[in-house]
Amino acid sequence: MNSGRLRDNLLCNPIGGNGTKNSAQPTPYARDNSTTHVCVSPLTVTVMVSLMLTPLHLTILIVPSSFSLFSALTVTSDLFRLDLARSETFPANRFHTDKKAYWRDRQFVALPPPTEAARLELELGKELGAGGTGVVHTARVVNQNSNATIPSQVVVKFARLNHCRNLAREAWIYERMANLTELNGTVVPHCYGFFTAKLPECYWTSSDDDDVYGYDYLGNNDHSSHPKYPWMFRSYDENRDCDDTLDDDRLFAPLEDPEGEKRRFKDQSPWNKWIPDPNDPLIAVLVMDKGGPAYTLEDEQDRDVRWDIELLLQDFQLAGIGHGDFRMCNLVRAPPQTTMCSFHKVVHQWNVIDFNRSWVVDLKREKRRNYAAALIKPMYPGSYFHN
Ligand SMILES: Nc1ncnc2c1ncn2[C@@H]1O[C@H](COP(=O)(O)OP(=O)(O)OP(=O)(O)O)[C@@H](O)[C@H]1O
Repeated sequence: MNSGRLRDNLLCNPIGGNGTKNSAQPTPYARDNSTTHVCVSPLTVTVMVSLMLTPLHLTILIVPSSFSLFSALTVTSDLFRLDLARSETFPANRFHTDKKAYWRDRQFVALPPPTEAARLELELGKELGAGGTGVVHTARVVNQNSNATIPSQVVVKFARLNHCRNLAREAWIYERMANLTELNGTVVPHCYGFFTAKLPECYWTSSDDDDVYGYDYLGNNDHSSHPKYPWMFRSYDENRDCDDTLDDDRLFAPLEDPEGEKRRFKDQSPWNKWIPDPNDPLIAVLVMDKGGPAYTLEDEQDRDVRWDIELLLQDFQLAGIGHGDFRMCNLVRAPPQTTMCSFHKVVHQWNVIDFNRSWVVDLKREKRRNYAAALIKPMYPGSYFHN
C-alpha cells in the first residue's frame, strides 16, 4: 500500500498503538489493509533515535535557496517564446496524525515570490517523460544573471492546461523542502522555481502560417500521443474543466480564523478555487535539475541500490514529508551535482521526484512522533512501488 492509501486508512479507521516488533520482516515496515503493524529494523531505530536527538532535518537554511534565485524565466523553442514570472505556490494543510485530519497551520503558508531576482533563459530540448500532471522536457541554459552556478542542462515540467493547480502544489512542496530542510540537492533535484504566464501573451516563432492563424493551441482536437505543444491536453486527459482533487481538499477540518495579517494558507490561496479558463489559458512550469534514468527492476537486484533508497526514505521521514505516490517511475538517478547528505554522510545515488500528491506532517508537534514517522515511510519495494 502506498503512503497516501495508508493515510487514507488512518482517516477512515482510527488505529491504535504504535505497532509490533517483528524481526522476521525483510523490510522495516509491513502493513495490511485493516491495521497497521510497524516492524522495527535497525534503520527504524536510527529514525526513532534521530527524532529524539536531532532537529528533525528541519533547519532554517541561511543561504538563499535555489527556489528563490529567479523572478523571471524565458523559454524558447522552434515554435514559441514564453516569458514567465515567478508565481505563488499552493500550500497544503498540515496532516495532523493525532487529530486524524488535515489542519490549517500558521507555518503551512506560501512565501511571497521574489520580484527583483535574477532572470533565467532556457532553450527547450526533447521530451523526457509525461504523466498525469504534465510533460517534462530537457532544456539548455542559454543565460542567467544570478550569482549562483547552475548546471548547463535542466528540466522544465509543464503542467497541462487543466493541471496548473496540482503543479502549484508540487511547487509548494519544493519550496518548503528548499527553505526548511536539506533535501533539495541531496535527495530531490534542486528546484529553480515555479513560473506562470498567460498563453495569449506567448510569442509564436513558428514560420508556419497555420500555427499563427487559427491553430488549436489548447490541443482540444489533437488526439496524438505527443501533441505539438507541451501544455496541450493529452488523449488520456478526461476532465478538462478542472484539476484533479487533492487529498486535503476533501479532508480539511476548518479551524478558527487566522490571527493577525492575512496569511497565505491553503484556503486563502488564489490556487484553492482555481479552475482552468479555456478563454484565458495559463501556462505553469517548474524548473529543476536533470536526473538520470528512472529505477528499473534490474536496479532492484542491487543491494547497494536498495540500501540507498532506504536511506533516502529515512531523510523524508525525518523531514515529515510523505510522498503519496512512491513508484519506480518517481525515482531517478541523482543529478551529477548532488551534494552530500549531512545526515547519512553519503552522496545519495538516487533522487525522488513528483510531489503533487505529497502530504506534510510537522513531526516536532506530533504527540506520537515515531508513529507519524512510520506512517510517512512508503512500502519499498512493494506492489504499489512496482506499478
Ligand atoms: N528532474 C528530472 N530528471 C529526470 N527526469 C525527470 C525529472 N522530472 C521528471 N522526469 C521524467 O519525466 C517523467 C514524468 O515526470 P513526473 O512524474 O514529474 O510527471 P507527472 O505528470 O507528475 O507524473 P505522475 O503521473 O506520476 O504524477 C518522470 O517519470 C521522469 O521519467
